[in-house]
Formats: sequence, C-alpha cells, structure tokens
Amino acid sequence: MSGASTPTSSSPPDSVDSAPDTPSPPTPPSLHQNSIDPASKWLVQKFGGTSVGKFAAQIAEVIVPAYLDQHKVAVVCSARSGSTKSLGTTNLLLRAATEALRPSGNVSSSYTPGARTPSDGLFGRPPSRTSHSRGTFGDLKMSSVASPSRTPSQSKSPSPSSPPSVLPSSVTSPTKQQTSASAVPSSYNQTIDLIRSEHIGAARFTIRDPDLLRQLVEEIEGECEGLRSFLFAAQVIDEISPRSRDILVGAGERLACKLVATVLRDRGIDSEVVSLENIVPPMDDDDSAIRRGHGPDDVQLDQEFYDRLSVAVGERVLQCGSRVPIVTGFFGPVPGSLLRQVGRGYTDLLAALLAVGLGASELQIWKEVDGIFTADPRKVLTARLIPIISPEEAAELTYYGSEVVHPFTMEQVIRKNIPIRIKNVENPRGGGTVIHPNPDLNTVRVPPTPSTPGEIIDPLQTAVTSLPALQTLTTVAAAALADASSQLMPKLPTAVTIKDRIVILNVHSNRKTISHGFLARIFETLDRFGIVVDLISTSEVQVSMAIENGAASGGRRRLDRLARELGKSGTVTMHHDMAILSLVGKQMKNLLGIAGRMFSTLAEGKVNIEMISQGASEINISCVIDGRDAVKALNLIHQSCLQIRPEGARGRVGPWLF
Ligand SMILES: Nc1ncnc2c1ncn2[C@@H]1O[C@H](COP(=O)(O)OP(=O)(O)O)[C@@H](O)[C@H]1O
Ligand SMILES: N[C@@H](CC(=O)OP(=O)(O)O)C(=O)O
Repeated sequence: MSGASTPTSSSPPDSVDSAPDTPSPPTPPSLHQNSIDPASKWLVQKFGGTSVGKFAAQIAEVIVPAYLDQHKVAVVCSARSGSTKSLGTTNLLLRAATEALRPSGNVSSSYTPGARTPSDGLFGRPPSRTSHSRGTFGDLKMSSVASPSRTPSQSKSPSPSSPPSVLPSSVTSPTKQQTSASAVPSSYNQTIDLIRSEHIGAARFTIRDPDLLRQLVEEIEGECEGLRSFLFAAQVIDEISPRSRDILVGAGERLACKLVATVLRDRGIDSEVVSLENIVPPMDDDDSAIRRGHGPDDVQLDQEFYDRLSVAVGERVLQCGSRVPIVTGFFGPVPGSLLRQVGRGYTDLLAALLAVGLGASELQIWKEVDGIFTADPRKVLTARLIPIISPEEAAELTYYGSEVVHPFTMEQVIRKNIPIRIKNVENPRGGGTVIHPNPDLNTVRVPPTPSTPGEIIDPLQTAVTSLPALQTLTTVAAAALADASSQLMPKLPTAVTIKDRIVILNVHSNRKTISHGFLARIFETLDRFGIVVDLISTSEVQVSMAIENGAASGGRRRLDRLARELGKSGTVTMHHDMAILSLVGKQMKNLLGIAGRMFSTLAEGKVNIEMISQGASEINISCVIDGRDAVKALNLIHQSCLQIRPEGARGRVGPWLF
C-alpha cells in the first residue's frame, strides 16, 4: 500500500507520473514542526467535516499547537461541511454523481480517456510524492478531457455565503481551457461550482499569506476541473460504478486536507498533505485479506486487510519526517467499495488505523459536541457528559443511534490498547469522553458536579494525554481507585439511545416447514438481500425483526422486495416509522430490576412496546416503540434509569414528565 502526497508549498502543477521526482519545498526555519525524537509519542487528531468547515483557524491556532510540544501530531481530516453534514462536500459529490447520470440532453463526443497510473503493487510499495494539480483527479490524469462548458456567470459566481474576494482576478477566474462542447450544461457542473466556491471562499477567509492562498486556490481549481472531467466521462458512458463513486468521494477529503494544511502553514506550522487514494492496491480474488462472495461487489474486508492498511498508512506518514502530516480520512477505493464496506464516516476508521500504525499514545476525535452524553443532548436537556466509557458500551451506542464515533473504530484501537478521546473543537479545554480499553480503569466513574451541569472532572485527562503520567498510574493504583470509586458511585446504566427510521418485519410461519427450516429460509433470504437486522426475536412459528429503513438497507423498494420473498415462508406484516430504544451499560449485568424499571416506566408513560430484546448483549436492553414516542421515551428513561438520586433519596427522582 502506498500513498501520494502534496507538499503544501510545492509550486508547479505536475502529473502523477513525474511526481516521484518532485522535490519537497524547503521548510522556512521559523516553522513549527513535529519532533524527530523517536522517544516522543504520536498523537492522532481526527477532525470531522463540520470542524474542518467552521473551525480550520481554531485547529491551526489553538488545537494542533497545544499538543506539538509534547507529541508528534498527525491530523486526519474529513471532507468539509459548511454547517451540516447533509450540505457537506461528500453529499454534494454524491449528488453530482446522480446528476451526471440524469438524462440531460446532448453531451460532447470529444471525450478522451485519461491515463491511469500503474498500480502500486501489493501492500507496501515505497510511496511516491505527487502533486495533485489542475487536470489531475486522484490517481487519474484527466488532461484534455472535454467537459460541458459552464456559462461565464456560473464559473464566476461564488456561493452567497462566501467572504468577498481578496484575490486578483487572475487567480479567481477559471484557469482550465473550457472546450466548447455541444452539450446542454448539466447540473453536476453547478454542484461542482458550489464545492469550488465554498472551498475558495473558506481559503480566502482563513489564509493570510497571498502566495499560500494563490497556490491553494490553484489546487482547488485543479481538483474541481478533475471532478468535472471525471463526471463528464461518467455521463458519456452513462455509468458510475461503486468504485467510481469511491474515487469521486475521495476528492472531498483531498480538498479538506489541502485547505487545513495550508491554514497550518499560514499559521507557522510545517505540514504535508498525505493523500491515501492509492494506499490500497488492486487485490486478487484469492488474497487472504479479503473474502469474496458470489457477485463482484460481494466482498468482505478481513482484519488482515485492516492490519496491512494500518502498517501501510503508518509507514507513509513516517515519511513526512518533521512535517505535520495532514492525512485524508478517505482510503479508497477498496475491494467492494469504501462506501459499501465501511459506509459514511469512514474517516474515524482511518484515524484509528493510523493510530495503530504509528503506535500512538491516544486517538483524539474532535467534534462539535463535548463527548458522549448519557443521552443525545439535543433531545434530553438533562443529559450528562460521560467522562470515561468502555469500548463495548461506546460500540453499542454507536450501533443504536448515538453515532458519535463510527462503530468500526473502537475495535481497531482497542486491540492495541490505545485510548480514544472525543473532544469539542469549540471547547478544547474540556476533558471530553475517553473510550478506554483498560477494563480496570473502566470502572472509574466520576460523578458529575450537580451544581455545574455539563462540567465534569476527568481523572484521566492528564494521565491519558501525558505519557509519563499514564505510566505512573500503576495497575495497583488504578484498581484501588476503581474499587473506591465503584463503592462511592451509585450503579447506573451508562446511557440511553434512540435509533429511528426502523421498520419491523414479522414473518408468521405457514407451517409447511418445521421450525429450523423456517428460520434457515429466513436467514438465507436476508443474506441474499444483504440486509442487516438490528434486533430479532423468535418463537417457533414467528420471527420479528427490526431493520433500518434507510440507505443501508437499500430503501423502501428493497424492503418491499424482501417482504415479497419472505412471503414464500409465511405471512409477512410490516410496521414502518418505528424506533429502537436501547439502555446501555456495563453495570447493568449487576443491576437487578433494571429491565423491569425500563418497561414499567414506558408503560406508565403510555409508550407502547412492539418488540423486546434482551440477552444477546449483557450490556444492552432494547425495545422497539412507535417512532412518534421516541423523544418522550428517551426523556422518561433518562429520568427514571439514569438520573442520579440526591443523597438519601429513595425511589425515583422526579418530577415525571408525563
Ligand atoms: N449520547 C450522545 N452523546 C453525544 N452526542 C450524541 C449522542 N447521541 C446522539 N448525539 C448526537 O450526535 C451528534 C454528534 O456530534 P457532531 O460532531 O455534531 O456530529 P457529526 O460530525 O457526526 O455531524 C451531536 O449532534 C449529538 O446531538
Ligand atoms: N466525509 C465522509 C467521511 C467522514 O468521516 O465524515 P465525518 O467525519 O464528517 O463524519 C462522510 O461524509 O461520510
């Protein structure tokens, strides 16, 4: 596996093929750098799309420098989002892909296929230093590809929210020669215009040095022209494969990294973009890192795949020397497609793999929320920040609706004993939430200070962020602390969560087959449709399943087809717009009566329970309710099962909401 990189101050745009010869730009002596002392530990910081979109200056001025003295810092970025993820670059890129395939009249016939760079061979070919430039898109060289022209007004108009231009017109005007195609301008061009103007707007708003700004604007222009060419080619052949969709989406992280790396450099921190679109080489069917099923996209990535990937990204990042690596969270295309295998939010996973590859002392995931709360703080006003949580609990919460971290992230770092800390870009001094792999330390729970809601004492903050302190926290001391703390603390579940847009599928056996044959046919059908069941409960003649009714399950039409197929095994009924309510906590195994309390609370609140599941996981009790009751149920359960009682108080803490 190997990766391409773009030193942020490289000057002439170059093609991928000649890139290995591109010299790194000299580093001005005044720039702040990573230590080259092998004893200093790596810290991996991952920034989500909205953090990159709204807080690039804060990242460069406050967050990265705060850790540079004691650590070697590696930064992983997601694609930029302006305000919400739904309007973010990744979504815009996916929208552009759909628009390219929409019938839009004539298209130019002057398409010339771009040259493909040779494969990087199997995992571990020495990475090359390349410059992504105008006409180069990912690892595809797209020069002389004609795309439908934009009108002059389209190409100039910045997004309304962009700050006023500070650039000379030579920089702002489109630099690529637009080939006049006979095509009607298709709307993907407008979407690319939007991506372009948002990135250029952010660059102008944040970067002070005119040379750095000019260079970044050129790189953004080049990336966007590459996108247009790629989409035009897709339009001509009228097809976008899952692999092409991966390649397209990768532009989002590249753009974000170029922006963040330039802002860092502008603020005096030496940085280098590490673009990972070539890190995964093509793999043979019999490669032991993957398992192939029947169809071309029926692939499963094994742990061996992720192990090799973390070694490859670690090695690649080490090549940055003392520059702070700014790494794309995108690492596709992968066999079976990144969007299908890992799904959205893949950047958390890459950050975890990098932390493993570098043997980092901590993985930090920076968001716009203080950490993991006892419930979604947008929906439950009394929700409290959880200072420390086990990986198992964090994984259950992410699977069941509180997706603060991508669910695949935990197991990668936890296997190597690396703690994850979730922190808020807007509140960098806050302790955040630590997802800690050490089971002894897991029991250390610090009570929230009741007088200052939301403000918590984090006993591990110093220990986790500074290695010497962590080393002095011996197992004995930790166990003693855990003991004392568990005696002081009331035993409570950890959090409550809601996953909505759930459909319940009930299949009642037609009794033509005996029970195990009935179940076998149902599971075989689910496998064929690739449908993931969130909860299941069975009797001899009936199976009830809770399934996400979203993109993951292929939407409503796919579910309808599934229901028709399951109809061969029995009578099928479907209930839409349901929600899974889950109470999660390691302590729950020792909490007698917690399930009773949960269900009686719902009954008293007149929340009807459609399905119950307890037992598969000792740390999770789940039930399915009507989606309209979700927020009410969340508050009820938070109040009855998660509220800390005042000293000496008996019974529940009220007042009841309903
Ligand atoms: N238990 C929970 N703790 C913290 N946040 C939660 C929880 N459950 C749901 N959330 C929601 O998850 C979101 C994650 O934070 P944010 O960084 O803003 O999201 P993203 O980067 O995924 O867009 C928050 O908006 C928060 O409301
Ligand atoms: N940009 C990708 C990957 C990602 O990780 O995003 P975020 O870190 O903003 O959740 C997405 O939107 O899915």
